[in-house]
Amino acid sequence: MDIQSIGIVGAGQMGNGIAHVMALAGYDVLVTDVSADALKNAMDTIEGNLGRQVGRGKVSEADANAAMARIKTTQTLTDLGQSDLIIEAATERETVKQAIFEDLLPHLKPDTILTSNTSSISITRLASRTDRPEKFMGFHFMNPVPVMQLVELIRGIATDTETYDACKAVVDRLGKTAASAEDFPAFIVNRILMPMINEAVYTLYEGVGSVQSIDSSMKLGANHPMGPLELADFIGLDTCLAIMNVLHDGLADTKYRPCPLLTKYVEAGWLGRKTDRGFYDYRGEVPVPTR
Ligand SMILES: CC(=O)CC(=O)SCCNC(=O)CCNC(=O)[C@H](O)C(C)(C)COP(=O)(O)OP(=O)(O)OC[C@H]1O[C@@H](n2cnc3c(N)ncnc32)[C@H](O)[C@@H]1OP(=O)(O)O
Ligand SMILES: NC(=O)C1=CN([C@@H]2O[C@H](COP(=O)(O)OP(=O)(O)OC[C@H]3O[C@@H](n4cnc5c(N)ncnc54)[C@H](OP(=O)(O)O)[C@@H]3O)[C@@H](O)[C@H]2O)C=CC1
Repeated sequence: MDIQSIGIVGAGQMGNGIAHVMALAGYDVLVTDVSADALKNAMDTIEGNLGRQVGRGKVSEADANAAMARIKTTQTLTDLGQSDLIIEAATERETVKQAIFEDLLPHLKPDTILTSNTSSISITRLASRTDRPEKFMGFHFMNPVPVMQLVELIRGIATDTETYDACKAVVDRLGKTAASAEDFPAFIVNRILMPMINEAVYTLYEGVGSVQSIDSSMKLGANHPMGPLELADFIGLDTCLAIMNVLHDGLADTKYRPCPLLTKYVEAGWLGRKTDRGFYDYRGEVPVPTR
């Protein structure tokens, strides 16, 4: 199937990054969100990130302007019905995602491919509640989308080869690299990355190190570009906790139990960068550790 138009559900940090790279690659993009503010912030963020790429000579001004012109927004989910490919990038909660697909289904073209950018939730289960499990798969970008090279492609039990190939062709056109992952909780990247982040939170919880010493240790001692707590704030602590819960429930192994301190931060609404406070407080000039 030849994909020309992309519908993106959710205009948060992932939705805006996906819109950015899709538009730069020449696709027509329609982004929807329940929040008008999120749509406005997404367009501002994309403009800012494209501007930075122009400033650094990575993208020409003409290409950046053309990309901006290809992105439209709507608060009406069903406007996405005419898109060739839908990428759902709303909050990491299964009931939210199910409701989105349920509302979209009656408005879709018969051959529209449905995908989710979920970090962890079963693709097979999401697909089974739609009318097209063979045309449903996981399309998992990494954050920040304009920078990270990888896209995990996850086939559900029923996904057909034509759908996989069409999504792989999109990843190729983006100039990114696809990794194929089987549909088990949190797939590949988060199966490995999130227990490390959770262990960093346990290391903090048990007083083995402070926020600063844990992050410095992993940056300087293991050459990670960001410390695990800084990275958790960057991803969003709600998303990190949701992924740990999917691992814990889906694999039924106590080694995946979320750290109570991670739960406490989420309960406080300290979700990381997106709420200006998490393991660091971002409200001042420089981030200040909160423990
Ligand atoms: C949770 C999930 O389901 C899966 C996930 O995504 S897990 C998270 C995966 N992501 C990571 O692990 C990110 C780890 N961190 C990094 O790789 C780096 O810190 C980073 C790329 C984010 C920033 O790199 P840095 O060297 O510290 O900063 P900086 O020099 O400012 O940025 C490097 C480049 O990225 C760009 N960039 C940085 N942040 C960006 C953003 N949010 N959006 C767009 N571009 C961005 C910069 O413009 C710069 O571009 P050029 O190379 O073209 O000049
Ligand atoms: N953060 C990361 O590093 C990564 C996240 N992901 C996945 O991408 C998805 C999005 O994550 P992320 O962008 O970080 O999350 P954000 O919280 O930044 O954004 C989610 C957006 O979805 C909106 N939303 C919630 N419900 C609906 C709905 N019913 N219809 C339309 N929009 C809705 C939210 O609006 P409101 O705020 O008003 O509720 C918010 O704007 C998740 O599945 C996550 O697991 C994948 C890779 C990396």
